[in-house]
Amino acid sequence: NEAPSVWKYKDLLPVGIEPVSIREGGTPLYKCDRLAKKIGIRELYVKHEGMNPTGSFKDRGMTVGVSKAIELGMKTVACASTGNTSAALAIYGAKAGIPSVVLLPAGKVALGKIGQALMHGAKVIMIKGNFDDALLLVRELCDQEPIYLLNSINPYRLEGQKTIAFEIVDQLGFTVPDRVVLPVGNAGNITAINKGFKEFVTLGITDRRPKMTGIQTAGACPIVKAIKSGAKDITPEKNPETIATAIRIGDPVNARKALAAIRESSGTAESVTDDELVQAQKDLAQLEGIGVEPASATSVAGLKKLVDMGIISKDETVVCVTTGHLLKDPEEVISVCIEPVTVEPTIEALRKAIFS
Ligand SMILES: Cc1ncc(COP(=O)(O)O)c(/C=C/C(=O)C(=O)O)c1O
Repeated sequence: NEAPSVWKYKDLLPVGIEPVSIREGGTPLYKCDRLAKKIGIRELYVKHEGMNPTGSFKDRGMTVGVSKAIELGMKTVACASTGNTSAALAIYGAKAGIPSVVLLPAGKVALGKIGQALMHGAKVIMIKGNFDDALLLVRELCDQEPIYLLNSINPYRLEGQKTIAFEIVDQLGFTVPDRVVLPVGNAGNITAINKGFKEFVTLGITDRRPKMTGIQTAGACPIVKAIKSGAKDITPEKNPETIATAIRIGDPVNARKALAAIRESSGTAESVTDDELVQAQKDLAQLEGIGVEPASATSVAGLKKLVDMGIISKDETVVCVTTGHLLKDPEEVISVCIEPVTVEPTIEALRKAIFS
């Protein structure tokens, strides 16, 4: 009865060599009764992917993707990123001993993520544009050069991320939740998790799949608009804008796969405002001790909104996936929390600050 981790499921992963691994996966599935009570549902779990070695769920895709790069004899790996993918690629590249190149949207990446990419030795290039511009460029670069592209258009990334579903089933005692709610940016993760639940049904391990529910921010929600309008494909947004810079994406590369995942699982999609996601970030931290970066909190904010709208029943068992650690974006935290008090170094000043 091995503890959950990505490579516990190696028989379901397409890698034939000893993987490049830094003990990714096996993240906690917290039962959140206080938060469930505030939201008004019976049973809520939070799968905290911020507890991965690099602080986000990207580790799962990168351990498989970088292992595959080595297996294929690739010499260099690259990605465009809103930050977490670049942090994970730098770290797994360092572990694998191969150089990495990362393209980031200038001025729109959380400090923690830039720090990781830099310190772990990636070649960090800031693009004067947004993530979508950077993704187009890195795809052109990898078409022209013998460089292995590791954005989530690379299916090996999704293979690793599908293990989130396997672990949820494992951790719930081989039962399946009614619904999984998660943030959606480039739309790889919702696609991957849906695939994992489908594979367990195909293998006869489980007999049903959860409703996949994707949450975006009001300023960057092409998937939500397509789901609500019944459109076959998304209409790319030119100027996505949100405090949740991880999902500030206007033209998600996995859009069609994500629309299929939501529709075939009888799921849905909803958007939340930045204020709503900041409130959820505070609720997670202060009611449950779970520290997440802004994009991650959209899952809980979206759950609350869908319950309030009567779209999600109070009797559902729900898993919210929180995708990145609070420490990734300290600037946002300082900007949305009250100022710390600064006092003279005397007991009188201290008592006044605490008890007045
Ligand atoms: C914290 C956090 N939460 C949610 C998402 C959305 O996942 P996808 O819908 O699979 O894209 C991201 C995505 C980040 C990048 O796309 C990148 O790092 O380049 C994230 O960092």
